[in-house]
Amino acid sequence: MSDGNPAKATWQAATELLRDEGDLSDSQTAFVRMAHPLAAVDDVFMIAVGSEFVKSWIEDHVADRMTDKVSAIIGHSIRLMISVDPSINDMPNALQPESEQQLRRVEQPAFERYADSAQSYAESRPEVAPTPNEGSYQDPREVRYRDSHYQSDQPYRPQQDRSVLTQAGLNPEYTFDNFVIGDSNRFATATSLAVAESPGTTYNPLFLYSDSGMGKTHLMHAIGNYALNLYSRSKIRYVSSEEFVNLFINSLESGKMKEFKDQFRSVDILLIDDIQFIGGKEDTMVEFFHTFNALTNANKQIVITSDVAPNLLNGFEERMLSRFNSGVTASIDRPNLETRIAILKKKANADGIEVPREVHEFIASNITTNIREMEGALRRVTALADLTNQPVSLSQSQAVLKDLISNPDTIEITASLIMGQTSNYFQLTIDDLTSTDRSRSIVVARHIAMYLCREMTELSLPKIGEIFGGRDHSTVLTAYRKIDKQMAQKQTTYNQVSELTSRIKQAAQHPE
Ligand SMILES: Nc1ncnc2c1ncn2[C@@H]1O[C@H](COP(=O)(O)OP(=O)(O)OP(=O)(O)O)[C@@H](O)[C@H]1O
Repeated sequence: MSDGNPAKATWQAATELLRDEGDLSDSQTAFVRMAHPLAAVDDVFMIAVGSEFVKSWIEDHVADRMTDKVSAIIGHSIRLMISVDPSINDMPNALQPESEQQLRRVEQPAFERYADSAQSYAESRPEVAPTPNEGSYQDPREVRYRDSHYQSDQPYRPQQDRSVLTQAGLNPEYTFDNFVIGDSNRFATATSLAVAESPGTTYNPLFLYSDSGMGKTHLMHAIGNYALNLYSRSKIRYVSSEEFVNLFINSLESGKMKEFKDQFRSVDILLIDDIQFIGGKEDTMVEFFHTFNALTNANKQIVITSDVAPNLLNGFEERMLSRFNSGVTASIDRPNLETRIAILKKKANADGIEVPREVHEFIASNITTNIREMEGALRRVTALADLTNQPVSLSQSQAVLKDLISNPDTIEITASLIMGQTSNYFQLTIDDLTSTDRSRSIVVARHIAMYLCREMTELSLPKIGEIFGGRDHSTVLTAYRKIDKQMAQKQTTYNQVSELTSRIKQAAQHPE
């Protein structure tokens, strides 16, 4: 099966050959299949995986054999380049128990990197209001007053050490300094900064929402990092909603509810990401409601993110939605071309890599819907230049991003094109896709078509829902996340989506 990416076919063929020859065990094959072959350029064969763990595993166990086999298939020797793209979820459930311990071992250095960069961040950033190190978090107005009277020869020392960061769950790489401000996020950034400077006083709760990959999580961590520098003893906690749910369930099961309540009700700033995941989980929601009330009653700051505005959240009680609306709500829109280019420039500068403007423009004008994807493309381009020891160039970037970026001027991908191709591929009708039929094969096809509409068009979630028989946006989002996850876990889903992507692009380029 060809999907327009010859590297993928080569990688698959090499895997199957080695497996048939008995040179790859089942578990080795599973790891090899987690790789996403990206491109073959000259003698470099690029693959991407989702974590350092999988990268190290492949390098240590199978890279040599795969390199030889791929070289044999291509007809000249290649060098295997493995890049890590965190947006790839590459850990199949089946492998998790076996690798958990190893995973923990390899995660430690990653954290050390965080701590290191926290240190350099702390050393390099301009001094913010100096904070005497006695006492814990106090009313910011008091701190400001005290700061303005603070006389000391002691230099300001941010308190970001490893244990503080671990406890807070903060990623020091996400700061206000490296967040590019444009029209799309100006209000969200301003309110975030205000919250970081004076938590618990003005905008409480702060509710940030946007489509995926627009910078909500970045802003949340920036708030935490900034506040931690400003109020060195304050207790800050970043948590994803999934983690909150899991911790809640574990505490229930292990009879440790008091510890659970204490850890969240004793913080000065609670940053809770992707709140939509809590929707419909009754017990967790009630617990969150009480946590929310306890914190706001004590003038502690809460920052919430979501993929939709509060009034569009599903599965939440009215009393919760009105609490979410009681502070400030800020949306982040899709950044315009100028902002996208500025973001790419900032990322490249931070990595100390020279990237010509036309490459920034090429990426930013072709990847418009998700900044995470844009960053992934930049990473690919710079990794190749790094490996080949050549400067980044437009022609090499075009070659290496061929599977991501087709010629946009000639392509118009619409929902009906996607639905037509998908129903054809699964031997169904478009009516099947929009129907309420829950039979397995139809549900799979419907989910994949919704996933592709989100990936390949600029349609909003509600609009996609409307096109698929009047479904609501959360149904579309659930389908999208399901397929996204399955692609990393099931070869069949990966193949189906890749094949369809290629067919849709081809059909768009050569309309009948
Ligand atoms: N304005 C910006 N300036 C610099 N980097 C940005 C900006 N906006 C987004 N990014 C980067 O884009 C990537 C994705 O952002 P982030 O994870 O914060 O998105 P998100 O809105 O939380 O997505 P999701 O809803 O999928 O969780 C991050 O690496 C982030 O640093």
